[in-house]
Amino acid sequence: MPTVGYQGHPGAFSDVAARRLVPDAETRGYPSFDATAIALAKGEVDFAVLPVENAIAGPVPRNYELLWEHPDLRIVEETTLPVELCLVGVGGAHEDRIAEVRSHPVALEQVRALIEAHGWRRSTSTDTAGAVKEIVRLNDPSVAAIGPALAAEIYGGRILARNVQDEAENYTRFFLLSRSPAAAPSDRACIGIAVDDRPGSLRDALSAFADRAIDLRFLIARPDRKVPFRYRFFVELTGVDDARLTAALAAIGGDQRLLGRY
Ligand SMILES: O=C(O)C(=O)C[C@]1(C(=O)O)C=C[C@@H](O)C=C1
Repeated sequence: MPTVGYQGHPGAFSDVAARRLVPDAETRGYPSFDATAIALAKGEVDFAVLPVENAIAGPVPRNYELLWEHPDLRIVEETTLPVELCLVGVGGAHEDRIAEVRSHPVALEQVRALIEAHGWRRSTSTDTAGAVKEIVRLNDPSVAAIGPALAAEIYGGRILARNVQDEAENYTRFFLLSRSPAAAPSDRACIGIAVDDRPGSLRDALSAFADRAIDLRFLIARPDRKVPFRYRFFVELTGVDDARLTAALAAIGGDQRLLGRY
């Protein structure tokens, strides 16, 4: 049975994404994104699942950096899950008597309006399901969690309100990572590139893709950490084939890495 690492506890969105990406897998929770990537790099699991983008909160940049830091890992597939967040409490809890809400920071970011409206104190947990597990164990009606209905079911929390995120339509996109490239990838690719510090260098890099009819889906800049205020760009592309991608990367030059074809 294949094993898939994810960040969090059973019932977290990443666990659900792992089961969808690798049906019949045994999923294993880790305490952080970094620990999940390390477990895959060390061969403790066959695959790992990491969230990379939420429709409300935006990119999860650490997970692009982890791909750069672990050159032996490759993106092999992706999936997008609908994310319905619930306010979960314990017996005796009521929305108007809550003082503190716990969740993964990316999930708290998706429920900004409700939290601000009540002035609740925020505290962070490893993941949404872990937050539900913690508040059930604490059994304090003034402490609630933001998490999936599935986690409330697994750990015995009471759902006080459903669909509490700022926008009703909400999704998170996840990558499936492996230690070897996808055998038969579709037309997507993710690249890390550090362009020269000169006028037009990023435009020229993007033109190298556009000139070959490769479509840009996503772009983020992250500090390279070694030189202050120098950035590395992570780009996701669609409409890719190996020949045009190789030609585009040769035209761009510089420090670059293919993070996956999927
Ligand atoms: O905590 C979870 O349930 C996770 O899977 C992590 C995560 C994330 O980091 O983006 C995934 C989906 C939701 O957007 C909230 C949190």
